[in-house]
Amino acid sequence: MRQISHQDNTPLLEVRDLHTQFATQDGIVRAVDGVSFTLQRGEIFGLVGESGSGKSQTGYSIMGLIDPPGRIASGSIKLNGQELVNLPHAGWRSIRGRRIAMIFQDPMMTLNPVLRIGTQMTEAILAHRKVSKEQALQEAHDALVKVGIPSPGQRLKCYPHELSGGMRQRVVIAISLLNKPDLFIADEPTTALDVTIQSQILFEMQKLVRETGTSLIWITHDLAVVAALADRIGVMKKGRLVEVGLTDDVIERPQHPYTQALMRAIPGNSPRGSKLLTLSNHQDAELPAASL
Ligand SMILES: Nc1ncnc2c1ncn2[C@@H]1O[C@H](COP(=O)(O)OP(=O)(O)OP(=O)(O)O)[C@@H](O)[C@H]1O
Repeated sequence: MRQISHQDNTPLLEVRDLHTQFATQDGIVRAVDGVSFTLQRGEIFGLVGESGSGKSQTGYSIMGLIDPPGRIASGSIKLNGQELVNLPHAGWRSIRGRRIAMIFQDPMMTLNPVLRIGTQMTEAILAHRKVSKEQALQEAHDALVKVGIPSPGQRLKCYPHELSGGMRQRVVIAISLLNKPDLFIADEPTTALDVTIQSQILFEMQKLVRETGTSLIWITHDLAVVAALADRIGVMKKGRLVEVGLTDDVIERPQHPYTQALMRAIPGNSPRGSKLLTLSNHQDAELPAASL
């Protein structure tokens, strides 16, 4: 397990007793029901649980993306000590995309189909920072290099539909890197990709987080994925965090019966061994462009 160096002891993110609810015809749905956890700078936190357990709504709550009929009923979300719950609309402009970036399962939720990649990337920079267009284009180019996209100059001229699914997701990750956020929230970003691409992106994301000191919340239903990636794991069930601990502890000594059941559901029942092997195989490998 990597040692995390802290600039100070204030957590980057502090979620306290968060309750996010939806008003439906059948009554109140408690999507997030009293969730508390903290995240240190540079830490990777894996949020795992079955479908409907409240993982995405936890991520959306942190991003300020809960809209009616949903609302944050109570609780606190602090980023660098700043309260985000009930933050006015204007306040979110400087946080979303700038200090917190979200990567969704479907890259087309982030990409605009009618704009070239280069235009979208430079616009993302210019929305937050006063730099020249040339400088923005150079930064966009560098970000594509960082996420392992071959021929970045050509890709900048492409429309999203001209790229493969794996490549599109890399572009989204590159966009999220542009403004050097403090926190990435990745919601099942590799689920739709084939296993090889998935493990390449996992490894590269881990590497980027280590290099930049950014924190990462990785949301997935797949315990094996977070076992390979995360420093700590939180397990959600029915809107609650039923177990939080260091990855090794959760994997080797799951305390909650639900976590034990998730472990038993993994084929071969050895998430760390299998996935880490897959990831480490990519560590020194040049990524073949054809596989992206
Ligand atoms: N707009 C909505 N109206 C009513 N209920 C909602 C709405 N959006 C989410 N929910 C409910 O909130 C709960 C948590 O959903 P959430 O999407 O966070 O689960 P999840 O763990 O991320 O699942 P998945 O892995 O399938 O995305 C679910 O019961 C869901 O039905």
